[in-house]
This record gives sequence, structure tokens and C-alpha cells, in this order.
Amino acid sequence: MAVFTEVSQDDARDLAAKLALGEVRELRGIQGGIENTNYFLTTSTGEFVLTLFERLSFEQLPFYLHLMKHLAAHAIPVPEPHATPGSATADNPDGRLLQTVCGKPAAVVGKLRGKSELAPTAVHCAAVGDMLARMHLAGRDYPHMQPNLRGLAWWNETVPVVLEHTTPEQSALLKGELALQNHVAASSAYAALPCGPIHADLFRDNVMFDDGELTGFFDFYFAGVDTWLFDIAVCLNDWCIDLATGRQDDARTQAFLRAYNAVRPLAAAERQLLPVMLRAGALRFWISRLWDLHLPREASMLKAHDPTHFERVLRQRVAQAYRTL
Ligand SMILES: Nc1ncnc2c1ncn2[C@@H]1O[C@H](COP(=O)(O)OP(=O)(O)O)[C@@H](O)[C@H]1O
Ligand SMILES: N[C@@H](CCOP(=O)(O)O)C(=O)O
Repeated sequence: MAVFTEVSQDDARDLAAKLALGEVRELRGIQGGIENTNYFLTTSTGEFVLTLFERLSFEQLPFYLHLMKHLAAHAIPVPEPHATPGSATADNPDGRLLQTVCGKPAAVVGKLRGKSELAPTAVHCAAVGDMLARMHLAGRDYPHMQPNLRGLAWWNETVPVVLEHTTPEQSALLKGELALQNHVAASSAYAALPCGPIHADLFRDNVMFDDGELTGFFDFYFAGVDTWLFDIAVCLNDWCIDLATGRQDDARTQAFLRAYNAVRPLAAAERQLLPVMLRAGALRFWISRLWDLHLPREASMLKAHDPTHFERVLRQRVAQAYRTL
């Protein structure tokens, strides 16, 4: 369970009162997740998720919380953050969404129905592709800007730190792929890629399904403004591969891309750069998993994800790119 900060019943009662959520019935630490402290909060008015942000600052958080509000208002199924009653102003029509609990930035959002689909079929992948395209379009008029904080600049900073913990073969692959991504990012094809707010971490465990129906995307706290293609690549690398080998599953990949394309057709530059973006998506999570494993934080029962999984995915994507050349 990733509970970095213990929240008391008194803290929960104070927060529920402040947000007019009613009487607290239950507060339960959530298993899973590796970034933040999460609790299920049940009150007399409903079920919510309380998140205490362990890395993001008070200044960074409004981007994510207002993005969730914006997407919800555009009929994208995402958890809606709760505002302090009466805090809306002409400048800030969403009201105050960010709270302080145990001295940390915190938010209360609605609890989504259902559970994650960890062994998705082509039908699940199509549902995610369709909704991702809708989400990208819905984000076009989102007025706030914050870059993807786990984008290229972070990879450039973090690779030298994790290289101390890798074998010579792994180091060579990391350095080579990083050089490639820096080169691609400077290209005219890359500059032509459409951008907007992206989720950037839309793995199987960040989507809910209930009885086959997609009930929501959640965990927007790695979101940022970046290329839409990066979001697609992150999804394809998690939803549409064989998990044991990291190999692409063609049926699920086609189902995802067809559904996405039916809502928002991919641009020529996106088709051209998809193979290299799949490598970028794998590199991103290989780096962060190495970083989380070798530079861990204190948390009750925090279980780091396995970095070698994304090394395998990356090697498959490299081999695949050579096959398609
Ligand atoms: N809005 C939500 N509705 C329902 N369950 C949620 C919601 N937010 C989080 N959860 C549950 O909490 C778990 C951990 O949340 P997650 O956001 O992935 O953690 P982290 O912030 O550490 O990445 C999820 O796997 C899910 O079971
Ligand atoms: N999805 C990422 C890391 C973030 O994990 P989460 O469970 O907190 O969303 C990975 O798998 O490496």
C-alpha cells in the first residue's frame, strides 16, 4: 500500500466538514499506486478518494485539478475534484480545489465505479483508444499550460543518475536511445506533431471498467502539455503488448489505433514518428522505474515496479523499428 503519510480520523473529519461532504463513515488506505498517498473516504453523502501529493507542489497542482474539471465538463469520464463551497470567483470559476492535509497539498475527487482491466481484449483497447482521442480533443481549449514534467528534460537529468545502477549493455542502450530522442525532438517532423494536455501515464491500472463499460480515466498527476502521439505510445506499450515478452499484440494495437483514428485521424507526421515514439514511451518508464527502484522513498508497503519489463519493451520496439525500415 502506498501510504506515505498517515491521515487521522480527525484530519478526515475536518476535511469532510470543510468540503461539506457530510459525516465520515470510513477512511481506508488504498493498496496500489506508487506516487501519492491515497485513501478511500466514505461519508454520509458518497464515496470519494483523498489524495495527498507527495512530490507535486501547491504551485503545480492547480494544472491537474482544473484539467480534470475541464475534462469532466466536456463529458470525459474522469474523477471530479471537489471545491471548497463558496470559493468560486469570476477569475476561478472552479473554486478552490486544492486543500492542505498534514501539511501536504491534497484533493478529494469522486470515486469511479468498477475496476481496472489488467488483461484487456481488443474491445477494451478500442474503448481506450476512442476515449483517449475524445480526451485529446476536449483538451484543446484548456487554457492552462504546464509541460510534461517527466518529459525529455527529465530523462536527460535522470539517465546520468540511474546509469550508476545499470550494466554496461543497459547503459549503452539508455544512452543511445536518449541521444536518438534528443535528435528526434529537434526535427521538423517532431515540430509538426499536434500537442495539448495529455495524461502521459494511461496504463491499465489508471482506467476503470464496469461490466465492460469504460467508466473513467484517473490518476492525472503525470499529465502535462506534450504531443498527443506520446500519449498514444504510452497506451500502446501497456495495453497492446504481450506482457511476458514485451512484444506488440497486433490485434489489440489495430483495435486501439482504429478506434482512436475514427475520432481523430492521425496526422502524417504522427504516422511517421509512431515507431520512434513507441521507443520514447518505453524509455520514459524504464528510466522512472530504475529511478524509483534505486532511489526509493519511505512508504508503508511500497512496491516498486520492475524496470526490466520496460527494458524488454524497449528492445522489442527497437527491433520492430528496424524491421519496418
Ligand atoms: N478516483 C478513483 N476512483 C476509484 N479508485 C481510485 C481512484 N483514484 C485512485 N483509485 C484507486 O487507488 C489506486 C491507486 O491510485 P493511483 O492514482 O494509481 O496512485 P498514485 O497516485 O500513487 O499513482 C488505484 O489503483 C485505484 O484502485
Ligand atoms: N505507471 C507507471 C508509474 C506510475 O504508477 P501508478 O501505479 O502510480 O500509476 C509505471 O508502471 O511505471
